Amino acid sequence: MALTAVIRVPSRALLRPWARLRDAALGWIEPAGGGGVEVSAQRFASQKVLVEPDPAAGVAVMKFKNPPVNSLSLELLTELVISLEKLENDKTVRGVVLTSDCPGIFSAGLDLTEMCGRNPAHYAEYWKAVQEMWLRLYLSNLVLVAAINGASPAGGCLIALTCDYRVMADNPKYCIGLNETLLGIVAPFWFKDNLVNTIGHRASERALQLGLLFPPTEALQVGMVDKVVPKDQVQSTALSVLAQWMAIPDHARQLTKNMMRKPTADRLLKQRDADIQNFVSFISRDSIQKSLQMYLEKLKQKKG
Ligand SMILES: CCCCCCCC/C=C\C=C\CC(=O)SCCNC(=O)CCNC(=O)[C@H](O)C(C)(C)COP(=O)(O)OP(=O)(O)OC[C@H]1O[C@@H](n2cnc3c(N)ncnc32)[C@H](O)[C@@H]1OP(=O)(O)O
Repeated sequence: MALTAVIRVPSRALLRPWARLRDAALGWIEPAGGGGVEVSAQRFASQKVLVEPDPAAGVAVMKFKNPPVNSLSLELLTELVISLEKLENDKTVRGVVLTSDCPGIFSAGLDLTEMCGRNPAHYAEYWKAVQEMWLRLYLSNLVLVAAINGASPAGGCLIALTCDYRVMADNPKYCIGLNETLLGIVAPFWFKDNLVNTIGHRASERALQLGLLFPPTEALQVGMVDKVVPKDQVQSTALSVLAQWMAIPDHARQLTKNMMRKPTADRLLKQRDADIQNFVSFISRDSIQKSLQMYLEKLKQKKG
């Protein structure tokens, strides 16, 4: 990856403690005596989220890299939010393409191992990170375009739904949708709200109850994605779309985006703690744990 951009990072001594954790997560190293440090964008490539900035174009490509299936582990979610925050604060970047570095998979959704056999404190921490990811993406001031280059179930679909535009590869094996009911679980209300805002109420009702996973052409028909192109054109198409959206003055576009999305985000913001409590008590139920265990087993047996 050839990256040349230079980013100025203040001395760690001046940062709050969480920022030190962030630096560690991103692998930034401050030289001894440090009074601020210049880091190359290559350092910006953390372990599970790769960010490739193109300052001349004012865009960046963010790639999820959590093999084999880009499941949304706590670590990946944390890195995603940190990377996004960094891009939001970078005046040279106005738009981002979200895509995957794992062949054939955009994201397998929430990491089932984070929701199985753990304790309530872990579930609460995990759910807070999922909420944070959604809120940051959904309310981002940047233009976000999803380049869906593989399967995109559940939480993977949610990430795509937060974007302003979705381009999907035309491989019929790649499916996208909120399939939670197939796992014996329920899509949270804010997943549902995001879907309804994208494809409408009736289509969402059907898709959510049946846990539908749509192949690309059907996803296009129902409005879950905006464009289907051959796999090798997904990223270039996403970048072209980004350029079109970036032709609109930022302030007007951002205010409009906020006007459209804020009421939906506010529904969660007003009850974040209650939503965490609901999740913890729901996921801790024996019956739900059994369903998730069985689903994981089925995924593993599929291979053998
Ligand atoms: C009363 C109201 C209360 C409301 C409370 C709200 C509660 C909501 C709770 C949760 C919401 C969850 C949303 C989610 O995102 S759940 C995750 C849903 N994801 C899926 O269903 C996708 C499952 N995976 C697949 O379908 C496939 O893996 C696929 C992505 C299509 C890739 O297929 P393939 O390439 O063939 O890879 P494998 O299936 O062989 O998988 C490789 C290994 O990866 C493991 N794996 C797969 N998915 C996950 C995952 N999501 N989390 C963790 N691990 C995953 C799989 O087991 C294989 O592991 P191993 O190599 O050890 O066998």
